[in-house]
Amino acid sequence: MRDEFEWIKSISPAGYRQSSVIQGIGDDAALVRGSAWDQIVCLDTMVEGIHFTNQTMAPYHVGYKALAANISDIAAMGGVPLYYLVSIAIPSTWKEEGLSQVYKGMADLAEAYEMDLIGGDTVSTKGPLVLSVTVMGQVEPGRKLLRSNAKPGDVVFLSGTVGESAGGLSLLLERSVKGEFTAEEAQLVKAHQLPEPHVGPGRILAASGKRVALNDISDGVASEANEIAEASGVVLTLFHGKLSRSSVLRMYPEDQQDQWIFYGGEDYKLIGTMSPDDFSQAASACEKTGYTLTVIGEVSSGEPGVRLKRGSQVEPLLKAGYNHFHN
Ligand SMILES: Nc1ncnc2c1ncn2[C@@H]1O[C@H](COP(=O)(O)OP(=O)(O)O)[C@@H](O)[C@H]1O
Ligand SMILES: Cc1ncc(C[n+]2csc(CCOP(=O)(O)OP(=O)(O)O)c2C)c(N)n1
Ligand SMILES: [Mg+2]
Ligand SMILES: [Mg+2]
Ligand SMILES: [Mg+2]
Repeated sequence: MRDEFEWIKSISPAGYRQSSVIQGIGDDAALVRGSAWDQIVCLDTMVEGIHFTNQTMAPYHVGYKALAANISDIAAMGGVPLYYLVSIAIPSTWKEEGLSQVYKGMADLAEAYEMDLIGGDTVSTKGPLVLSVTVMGQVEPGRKLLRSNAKPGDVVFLSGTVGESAGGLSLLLERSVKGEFTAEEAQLVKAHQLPEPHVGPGRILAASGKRVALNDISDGVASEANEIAEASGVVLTLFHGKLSRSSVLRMYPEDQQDQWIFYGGEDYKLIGTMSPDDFSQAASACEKTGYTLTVIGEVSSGEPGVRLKRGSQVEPLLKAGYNHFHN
């Protein structure tokens, strides 16, 4: 690894896409011009051994996914992502080539969203690689797509399909990045390594100006649905047969699919609730841009929690899923 300052120079962009960047990398802090929109800020971290290993992700995927996970949190607020900052703790086992690939993964995704890298921090560590990304974004003033917005009578909806990322992880743990995969399996692996945050649907929901509860799926449908139920003080009932499953996922035994959908996580799709009166318009606007919103359940009053309905059978869907202290 060359000198720390040389390294920072090597990852500094030549220019900025957002004209609101007054000072990006190179001073004590970044300086960005404020706007009339409400500002959104979030931070998510990826740790080697916890979020990825060299069996499951190439360095490029690590960067791409760390930024994608954060963009997904902006999407869940209905926002437009604008800038990002990166903190990286580098163990001596990581070489410059791999680190450049991490940054390339972030840069490629940033380009797609016209985002700018405006700062960060670089340190060495005696532990594993740790990559923390902060994303700043914005949403039209007054729009609050909060987890606490759900009301009895709402429909529960999902953007896109779920469960593929966990399916991909399971294949990677079995065969590693170097393994051979069929075209169908490669789709699951891609969902795990290069997830696509659902900014488009989030923007449509925010632009609708309607009351929407929204959450992105990082820890699995069971966990995220429970977060909405708890924050809103309502019951979410999910219909087992309505959960959107891709044709590839449906090739696996149903128990396996359910495990990945409810408890897998890292799908980075959106789960939310809104009034049935407002749903059709939002769904058709999403459809026009290539995203499907599917009704997967309904909201009612009662002791806050999530239920799963299978035929006439109803069972509780507990807040299980990915949990950093119970894995
Ligand atoms: N160490 C921390 N210090 C302060 N706030 C935190 C910390 N960890 C998580 N949070 C906050 O707790 C909330 C839930 O975090 P998390 O479950 O990671 O959300 P998400 O799944 O959307 O990434 C967020 O508002 C987040 O900013
Ligand atoms: C090697 C490996 N083991 C397990 C997982 C599964 N996994 C790790 S973290 C995680 C949840 C998402 O990460 P988290 O830090 O909880 O994100 P947040 O909820 O804060 O967005 C999952 C499903 C993985 N991605 N890679
Ligand atoms: Mg988080
Ligand atoms: Mg998150
Ligand atoms: Mg989590």
